[in-house]
Amino acid sequence: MSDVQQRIDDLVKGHKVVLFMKGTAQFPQCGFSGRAMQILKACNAGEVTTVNVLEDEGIRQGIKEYANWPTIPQLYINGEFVGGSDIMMEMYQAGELQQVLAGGQ
Ligand SMILES: N[C@@H](CCC(=O)N[C@@H](CS)C(=O)NCC(=O)O)C(=O)O
Ligand code: FES
Repeated sequence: MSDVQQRIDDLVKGHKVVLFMKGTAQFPQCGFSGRAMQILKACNAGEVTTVNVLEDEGIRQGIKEYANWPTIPQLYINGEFVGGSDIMMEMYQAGELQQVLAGGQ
C-alpha cells in the first residue's frame, strides 16, 4: 500500500464516521459536500471526522483510488465505504443511513 493509501486507511479505520469533503463541516466549499454534511446532521450522526481534500492534493486523488469512486464527497462508516452525496440522500430517505449509523461500535 502506498503512503497516501495507508494514511487514508488509518483515517477510515480509526474513526467511526469519516467524511472526505471539500471544505470543512462549518464551511463546506462545494454544494455536494454541504449536502452530505446536512444529511449527516439530519441523521444525528454525532461525531463526524471530516477530511478537507482541498488541503491535500494527495488525498484528493488517493481517495478516488481507495474506494474506486471518482468523486468527492465520500462517506465511510465503521471502516466501510458508503457512497457519495446521491447515495447518502437515497439511503437517508429510505431510513437506511440512520440504520447504518446506529450499527457497529
Ligand atoms: N454525484 C456526486 C457528486 C459529487 C461530484 O460530482 N463531485 C465532483 C465535483 S465536487 C468531484 O469530486 N470531482 C473531482 C474532484 O474535484 O477532484 C455525488 O453523489 O456525490
Ligand atoms: S467544487 Fe464544483 S461541483 Fe464541487
